[in-house]
Amino acid sequence: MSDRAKRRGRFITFEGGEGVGKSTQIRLLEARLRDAGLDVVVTREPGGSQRAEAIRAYILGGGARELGPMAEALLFSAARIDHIDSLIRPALQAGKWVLCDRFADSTRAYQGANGKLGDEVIAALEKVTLAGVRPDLTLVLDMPPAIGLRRAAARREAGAPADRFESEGLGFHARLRKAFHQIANAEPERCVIVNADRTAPEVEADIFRIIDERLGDTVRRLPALAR
Ligand SMILES: Nc1ncnc2c1ncn2[C@@H]1O[C@H](COP(=O)(O)OP(=O)(O)OP(=O)(O)O)[C@@H](O)[C@H]1O
Ligand SMILES: Cc1cn([C@H]2C[C@H](O)[C@@H](COP(=O)(O)O)O2)c(=O)[nH]c1=O
Repeated sequence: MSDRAKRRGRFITFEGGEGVGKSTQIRLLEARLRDAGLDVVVTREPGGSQRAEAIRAYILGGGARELGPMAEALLFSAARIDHIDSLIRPALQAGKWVLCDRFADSTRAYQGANGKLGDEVIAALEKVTLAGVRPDLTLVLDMPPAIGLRRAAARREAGAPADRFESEGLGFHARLRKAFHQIANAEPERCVIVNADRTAPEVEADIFRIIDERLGDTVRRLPALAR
């Protein structure tokens, strides 16, 4: 039996550039799904397990920058393996809904497209890292990068430096946006691009509509999500 067939939960990932509102929208969706009686796990990448959080601190602190995109991709993948094994797969097999702030598409966009690793390297990495665990739905939150970067900067504590990727130039973030568009357009059955340059309640409403459309059979049984 395939990994997908064995598990009963749903795996939803949120992707996009810096400051586009992924964490905000995950919190809103989590509340709605919990109100509907679902068992929800919220997690993030890099991170989500103790070992993966340690790798996160190292990468986002800039420790791996000089090693280059290949080594960074391997570190993100190592973190992902532990995250999947210790948290994501067990949660899905227990019937939980897993909402994850970034996943493998971020490696495709940040290290693959921007770091020029190439499709074959990324596909090989995904094969060994994901071991069949793939999102049921990926919401790509989209907005002009200058707006997201402004929001991310405003969110930082006064005086705190930008992290490893936030501190890259606007050209880097424009290429990221293009890469996320290409990912979503190549897999329309999994990915939906959401215009995130709107108020949080407007984005939230759009996301509920998409969940209803895409995971309809499950959602229609949930009164709090019915409209
Ligand atoms: N629709 C919105 N309009 C205006 N501000 C927003 C909106 N959504 C979120 N924000 C604010 O923008 C900032 C970034 O939002 P959030 O942390 O949710 O983004 P993110 O995509 O998770 O960011 P990152 O990837 O950089 O961690 C926060 O201060 C948040 O309160
Ligand atoms: C999973 C993943 C993440 N990144 C980058 C993207 C962001 O700049 C940071 C994570 O920070 P956030 O505030 O939690 O969004 O890491 C990456 O380059 N590759 C990846 O696979």
